[in-house]
This record gives sequence, C-alpha cells and structure tokens, in this order.
Amino acid sequence: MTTPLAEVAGSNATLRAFLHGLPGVDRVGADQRAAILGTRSIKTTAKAQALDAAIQMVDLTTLEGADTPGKVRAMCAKAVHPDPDDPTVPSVAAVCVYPDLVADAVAALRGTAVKVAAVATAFPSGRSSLEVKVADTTLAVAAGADEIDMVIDRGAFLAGDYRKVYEEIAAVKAACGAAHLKVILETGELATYDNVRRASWLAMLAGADFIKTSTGKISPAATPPVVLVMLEAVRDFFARTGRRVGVKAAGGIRTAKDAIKYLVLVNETAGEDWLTPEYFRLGASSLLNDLLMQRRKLATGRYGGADYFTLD
Ligand SMILES: O=C[C@H](O)COP(=O)(O)O
Repeated sequence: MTTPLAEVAGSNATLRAFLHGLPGVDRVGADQRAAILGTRSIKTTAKAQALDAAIQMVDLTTLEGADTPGKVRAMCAKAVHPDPDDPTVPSVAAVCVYPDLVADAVAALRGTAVKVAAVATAFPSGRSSLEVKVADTTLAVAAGADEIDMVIDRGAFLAGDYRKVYEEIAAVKAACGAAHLKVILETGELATYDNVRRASWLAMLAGADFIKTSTGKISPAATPPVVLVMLEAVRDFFARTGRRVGVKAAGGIRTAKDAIKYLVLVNETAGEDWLTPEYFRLGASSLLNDLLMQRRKLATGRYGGADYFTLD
C-alpha cells in the first residue's frame, strides 16, 4: 500500500492494484473471532445500557412494495416513541423508506431528532443508468431525506470494473449535498471476504459516510464475520486518512441478542469511538420489538409478550 490514496482512483488499473494489494482476509480467523466475540457475556447493568444503545442505533425500516403513507406515519410514531407507555425508552436513529415515501416521513418526524433515510439508486438491484441513479438521489434529497442508502453495482464490481463503481458512488455522493451517504455493498453477493474488504475500501475512497452490509433482500445478509471485516476496514481507513466512516449492519437482524453481539464486535474491532449512532447503525424491519421486550424484562423481571408492542 505505497500509492498515495489521492492517486489510487486515477484509473481502473490503479484501483485494481490498490484493492488487490490489500492484505487478504483470513477466512477461518474472521469466522472464529466473530464467533468468540459473539459468546461474550455482559453484566445486567451493561445489558440495560446496551439495549438502549442498540435502540438508538436502529434505522427502523420498511421497504415493501405494499408500503403506504399510513404505514410510514405509524412507523415514524414508533420511531420517536418506541414504547408509548414508557417515556424513558429512547428514539431510534432514523427511519428508512423508499424515496417516494420520504415526504410522508419528513412530515411525520418534523421537530424530532429522528432522521429520514431513503434507499436510492434503483434499490435493491442497482440495475439502471447513472442518470437514473443520480435523479433518484436528487429527488429523495429534495424531498427532505437526511441520509441516502445507495447500492453499489455488484455486476461491475464482480467484473473488476472498479472505476465504474467508484464513479457512481462519487456521483451519488455529489448529488447528496449535505445528506449523508450510506453505501450498501450487498455482501451476500460478493462471494468472498476479500471482496468485502475491497468493496469497503472502494466505497470509502469514493466518499461513503457509511458502509452498509445489505439490502435485506438477499440472503445471507448481515453476518458477524462480514461486519467484522467491514469494521476492520473502517478502522484501518481511519488510521490511514483520519476520516471516520460508519458501519451499518442491515438485513436479517431480528433479536436483541444478535444486536448486542454486533455492539460487542464494534467495541472490540473498531473501538468505542464507533459505538454511537453517528458511526454505527442496525438496519432492521423487525428488531425493535425484541429490544423493547428484553428491556422490559430487565426492568420488571417479566416478558410483556410480542403483542404488547405495536407491530414492527
Ligand atoms: O436496510 C435494512 C434492511 O432492509 C432491513 O432488512 P430486514 O427486513 O431483514 O430487517
């Protein structure tokens, strides 16, 4: 890694040389380390803090073709007051919706600290022209989105056309203006941990504010070893550049137990500076209720039951 980073993106050849010059990921080592960290137990007091931290890091998500303005408004109400009977429960970080529902979410969240994230760039496949992807982003930002979750062109990435992926991310970042850009790698389609590391660096070089595992539409989605590899990438990128990029684990995260495993992974890999909604998010459509149930169980000794809370 001797090329100055400013020169790395000059051509596809320089990008390829840089990305393929990154140290290879020890697959067995990454799997084992993630598994070991996943078994770490934490004290009851730390668990209470971890549950609240996890709630504050949730991007409460609905990404269905059948989404309606009413469903988004209900989700926004839940995002602000996850448990209306318990005002001590913190709000989540953001809601995440399709671009056409941004205006409804913005109206519902006005005056609150909850951000509005929009998936853009022909989510989830990313199969459209750059013009369409930039327009998708521009419209979502104009409607009030604070954050844009874009997908990379996995076809171009897997074909080795890194420059195309870089240019798309840079163009979408420019279209974001003040909005934060989360770049979805769709790790379940990248085949190897080495590719996850390369895609992470490529996204960061192109200007990502966050790197995100998955769309939630492909299996496997977020897994602890993949998130570990991404956390190592943001840590190493920060050491090299002084710029702190966030990580969003998204897709298939359903339980408080799994959410806490990710927080342990963040703490042990990137460090506690990343343990804030500014730098770590959990993208999930149906995690919040389990976090609320476990929180209540810890406070009262009893489970409230899933039907006690409004639907995720
Ligand atoms: O960005 C977040 C994901 O789409 C959520 O996926 P999920 O429905 O598996 O929780």
